[in-house]
Amino acid sequence: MELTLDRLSKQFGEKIAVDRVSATLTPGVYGLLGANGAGKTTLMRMLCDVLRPTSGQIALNGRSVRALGAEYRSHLGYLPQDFGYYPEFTALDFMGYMAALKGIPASVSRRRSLELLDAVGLRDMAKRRIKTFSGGMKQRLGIAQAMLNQPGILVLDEPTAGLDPKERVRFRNLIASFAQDKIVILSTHIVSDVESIADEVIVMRAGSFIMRGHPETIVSALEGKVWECVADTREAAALESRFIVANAHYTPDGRNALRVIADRCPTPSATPLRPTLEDVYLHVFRDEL
Ligand SMILES: Nc1ncnc2c1ncn2[C@@H]1O[C@H](COP(=O)(O)OP(=O)(O)OP(=O)(O)O)[C@@H](O)[C@H]1O
Repeated sequence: MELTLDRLSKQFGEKIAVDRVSATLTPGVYGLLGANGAGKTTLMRMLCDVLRPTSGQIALNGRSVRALGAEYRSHLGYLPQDFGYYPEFTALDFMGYMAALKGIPASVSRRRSLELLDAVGLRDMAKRRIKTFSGGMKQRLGIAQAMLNQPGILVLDEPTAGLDPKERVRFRNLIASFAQDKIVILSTHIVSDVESIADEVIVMRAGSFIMRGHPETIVSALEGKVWECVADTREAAALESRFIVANAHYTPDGRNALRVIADRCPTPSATPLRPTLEDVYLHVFRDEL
């Protein structure tokens, strides 16, 4: 399976939300990163055929998705950012309803719904009304419904928003087990989620892809540029004014330990640290922060 984006653009009035992005996506997990307004949701909505591009094309195995129409949509699973739940429905009713909308035969819909509710840890809540669910539980239900039609292309807009650390681990494992032979595209603001889930990271800024690659490759570009500096309050303030400080905490003896991103050793006593994707993100978006 191959999904090709060819100079895909979307303009809203004067605003260019997605600006001539091109890519060839093969099975794997793609993590879309970018600040608010970078164009992630707009791109995902075009990928899911709910928003028509202003120009450019999306093709599945060389055939335009416009021409494929319903056939293309049958390969898709989508969790939109603002998913509408029906509060009075139970989780199982909701899954059944979504299955019917997707044209899944009633004979398989209940079994598959229960399997998916199990996979997202909601099996015991199957008969509870959605209005009693926490944000994280609703999010898990949203992920489950996106998988109902066993999609070959799964598009998840901020799937980890509202999940607690345990739910995040479950989600990561779920995606890992699901992703074989499938194209999974997910966006998130939680950089560490992308680092642990994605085979490829795509960083978006102002509608364009500004960076792409395996998380380790992207992170290795910052090797030798992340430091720990232990400083008193005045030194810490000076470091913060000159460099990007990714993190700060107090040491047991009351000093400041700063995680500093700097091209050269920022203080004589600084010790090198291993970079993370979050450091890369802060480095790329340093002007906007
Ligand atoms: N329907 C619309 N009409 C006008 N402008 C829009 C519309 N949808 C999106 N935009 C604009 O396009 C740009 C990209 O928005 P988009 O929602 O795709 O960004 P995003 O990266 O998903 O942001 P977030 O992380 O906040 O969801 C923003 O400037 C936004 O205001």
